Amino acid sequence: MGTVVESANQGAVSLPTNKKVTVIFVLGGPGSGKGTQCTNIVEHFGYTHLSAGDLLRAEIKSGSENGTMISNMIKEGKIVPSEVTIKLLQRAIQENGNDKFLIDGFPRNEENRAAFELVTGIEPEFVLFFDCPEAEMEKRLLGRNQGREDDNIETIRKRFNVYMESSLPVIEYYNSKGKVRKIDAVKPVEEVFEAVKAVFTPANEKVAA
Ligand SMILES: Nc1ncnc2c1ncn2[C@@H]1O[C@H](COP(=O)(O)OP(=O)(O)OP(=O)(O)O)[C@@H](O)[C@H]1O
Ligand SMILES: Nc1ccn([C@@H]2O[C@H](COP(=O)(O)O)[C@@H](O)[C@H]2O)c(=O)n1
Repeated sequence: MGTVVESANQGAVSLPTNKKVTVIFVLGGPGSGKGTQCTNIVEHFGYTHLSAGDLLRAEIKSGSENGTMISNMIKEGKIVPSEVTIKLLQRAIQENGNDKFLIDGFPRNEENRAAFELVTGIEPEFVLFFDCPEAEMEKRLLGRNQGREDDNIETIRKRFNVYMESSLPVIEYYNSKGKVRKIDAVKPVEEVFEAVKAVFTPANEKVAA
């Protein structure tokens, strides 16, 4: 089931009339493995991966007028105002020929969630939730080694607080609507992907073990 997104582009980036898109939100704590598994899903199931964090980091690099503000928010583990992130997501959807998207790391709070729905008219097909204990996430982030300014213990703790206070309630909201597909993300990458595959494979295509 797709969603028509012709309706509500209120002054932001217009989406092509009648473009129907399927959106899956990919949520979970920092370092739970969202990006890693999105890469696998893209390869196997033909989705386009849009990471809100990557789009914000690219916006900083582009020399945008919002760059300094975004950079400061990321260093503090804070959530960037929704209108900024939503414009980037809308543009990425518009510019892409695909019609099915994994939106990774968004919505991060209630404001993100409500504003995205209002502006785009898009409701997610479902929410893929990577559930991982904090100690494991901390270990992974400290070992990630990608030069990210927010992968230091001070910012990691702030990101965990924001996750608990602002992002978990969004997951609970979608859970109350029956939309959450929860994955045990503490296992090795390959085992986590087996669980992910089961979510994406239609019931009539599943082979009995
Ligand atoms: N199942 C796993 N077991 C062990 N390490 C993993 C697993 N999944 C991912 N990793 C590693 O943990 C680190 C964080 O993974 P990844 O970047 O996918 O997380 P993320 O949820 O996208 O993080 P963030 O929200 O901070 O962007 C990476 O170095 C990745 O290689
Ligand atoms: N919806 C979002 C997503 C991310 N941010 C900011 O980017 C940081 C890194 O995000 P990752 O998903 O790549 O870990 C995050 O800590 C926020 O500062 C945001 O503001 N809004």
